[in-house]
Amino acid sequence: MPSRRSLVSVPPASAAPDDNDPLARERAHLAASRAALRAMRADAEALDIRDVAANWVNAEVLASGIEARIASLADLADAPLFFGRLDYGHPVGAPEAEEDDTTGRLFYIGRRHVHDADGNPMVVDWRAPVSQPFYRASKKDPQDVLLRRRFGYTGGQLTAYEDEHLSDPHEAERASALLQAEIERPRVGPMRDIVATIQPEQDAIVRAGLEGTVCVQGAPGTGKTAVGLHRVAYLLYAHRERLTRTGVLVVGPNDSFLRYIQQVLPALGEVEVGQTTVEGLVARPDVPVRGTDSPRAALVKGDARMARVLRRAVRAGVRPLPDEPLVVVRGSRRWRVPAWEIEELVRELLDRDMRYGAAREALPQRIAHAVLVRMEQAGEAPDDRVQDAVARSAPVKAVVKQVWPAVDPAKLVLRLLSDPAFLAEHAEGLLDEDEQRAILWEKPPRGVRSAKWSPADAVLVDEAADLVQRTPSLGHVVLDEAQDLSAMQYRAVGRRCSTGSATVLGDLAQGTTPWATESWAAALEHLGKPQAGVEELTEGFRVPREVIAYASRLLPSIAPGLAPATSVRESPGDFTVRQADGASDQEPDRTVVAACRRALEREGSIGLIAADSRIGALTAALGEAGLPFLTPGDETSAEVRLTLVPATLAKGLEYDHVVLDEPAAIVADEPDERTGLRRLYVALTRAVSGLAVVHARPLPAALATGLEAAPSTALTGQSA
Ligand SMILES: Nc1ncnc2c1ncn2[C@@H]1O[C@H](COP(=O)(O)OP(=O)(O)OP(=O)(O)O)[C@@H](O)[C@H]1O
Repeated sequence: MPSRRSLVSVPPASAAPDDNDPLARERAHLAASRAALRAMRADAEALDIRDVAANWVNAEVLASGIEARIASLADLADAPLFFGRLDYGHPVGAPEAEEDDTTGRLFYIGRRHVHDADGNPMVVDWRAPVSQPFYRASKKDPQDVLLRRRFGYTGGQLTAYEDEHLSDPHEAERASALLQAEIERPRVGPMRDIVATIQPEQDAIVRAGLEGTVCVQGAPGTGKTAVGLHRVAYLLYAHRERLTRTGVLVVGPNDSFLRYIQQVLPALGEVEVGQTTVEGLVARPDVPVRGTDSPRAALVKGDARMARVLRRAVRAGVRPLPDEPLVVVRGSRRWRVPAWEIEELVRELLDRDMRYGAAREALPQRIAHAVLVRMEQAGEAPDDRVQDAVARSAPVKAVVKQVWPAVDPAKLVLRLLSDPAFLAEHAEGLLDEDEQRAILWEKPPRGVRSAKWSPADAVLVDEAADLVQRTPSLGHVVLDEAQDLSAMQYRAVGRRCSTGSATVLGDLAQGTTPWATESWAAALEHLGKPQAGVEELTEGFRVPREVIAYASRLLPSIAPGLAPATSVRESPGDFTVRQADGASDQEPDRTVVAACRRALEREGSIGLIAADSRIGALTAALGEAGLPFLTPGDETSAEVRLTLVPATLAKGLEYDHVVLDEPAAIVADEPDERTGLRRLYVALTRAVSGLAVVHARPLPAALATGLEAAPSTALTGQSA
């Protein structure tokens, strides 16, 4: 039986519309949908809010809402209005429709909802429940879908479609050519949305409920970042009101990465989502980060035991009372509360495990209540106002100041890191002497402002601040490249979703910090979400087969438990390893420049990835050769497609062709070999179409092993 699945391509729209020509009909629907979208926009622009807005404040709020709506109704030239169609066997949500009627049975799936003048849907949002089978239905489980149609566009024109008859038992299951074309497409510029081609296992994560936290372990290029961003868009659609109130935040590894991903959500119509780094998350004006830590110090500062040290130190702010009663004067009478009774109130608050600041705010009322009890016993009838007045009276304030003084989080951490006795007192039994020494400042700063705070210090201050005053929680946080966070950083992120949920994305094999997490269970525990399930993605959409096989040689050394990724890309990849003549100083750089020139002969973006310590030499070599280049996160243009990428900034990024300079230097730049090999693994897995490794020094042993099994192109073994 011949397959009925077909990919039809026809010449552009000039062909006359013909009723028997499905593509012409689809183009007519596209034109009608465009017109409907224009009408929706015109309606929004014509809205007169003068009658409905009671005052100018209301009017301002309404106007800005309408402006956002008008902007969201723009017909984006490079984002087709729909990319798929579903024909259901039965009407969905419109049971009264006739069997032969398409009402309620036929849906066009696109980035946004479009309806005609009568309110009938022309295009439904990809996030709507009715769209879900577009991503999930299969021959095994057609979900009442008779036909799934994917559309192909060239230069904004609808030029192809591809059909799957899911309920036809005779039709063979085959890979989608349009999906394959999308995956093989050369990369340029920043990350794009994948809304037309989300895969079933990805969709399950995208549409997971808001209540639970999801953790995704995935090899390089399996779509973790893409899935996280689409999940944000989905959650905002499904829980718009709640999340608009509580907020959603995307946390990524660095600013270059954030620039690379920043256009995905706006392209999906979501412009209000914050994107930041962990450093940005904990940033405070009183703790400017200007310093760095030794790996050893950072390791201790990032350890979860620090949370307990800080907790002790903050609570140690509570001091014993001198043995004198509190005396409050009201009119002609004096009321006394003995010291032991105040001490009891203090102990009660300490036992209740409240935030230090909240307990401090509660204490005056507790003391005032004790005074009121005495007044009542003496036959007075004081009301709440009297209690408030007593709570605010000078003697009560003085007692509170003495027994429960305000704690400034930055000053507290400063003291811990500069006063050995203070640290020893609170770290006893938690940090050994060596560890305490490692985190103490050699030269204690004079004050908070002049201290050279490191990123790890800022996280400590953030923890201390939360012990004093609860950090407000957002509705949802997406945490990307999560494997690199320390326990204390997880806690900082966890505080920001304590009453919400999180999507945690990462790859244990790509952990390149000395404190990188060893297991997701531990990470989720620190995040405060120990119940979260861990999903795994293994289908790679970025890295070609031969390149991922080469990079995977490192897995036994860097993450023995993890399975290598597969590659869904058909092209095996253009992969070479060249040995430059290391005898002359300039030769290796010249070989790298030549490799860049060769890569530039093809289309797409080029990333030259090198050890940070090699960036200076390569900058000079590229300059000498007259090759202009960008820095990571800059947008590529037709004129400049080459980016010089320090290995420490490569994470999360991708380039069509990668030229990888001197693997041994990338490894040597890191404090230990395992971290070095992990950094190399990250660098090796950035390529979409081709990878050229250039080395003068011997390759790291873990990479060199099994070289004989590599393709012959990998064994060129000569200077270019
Ligand atoms: N379903 C899909 N259809 C088309 N392209 C996809 C799909 N899923 C992922 N991709 C593409 O594959 C590439 C890699 O995706 P992404 O960067 O999200 O992977 P990752 O798992 O976060 O990788 P890394 O671990 O290296 O950070 C991107 O170009 C992305 O657009």
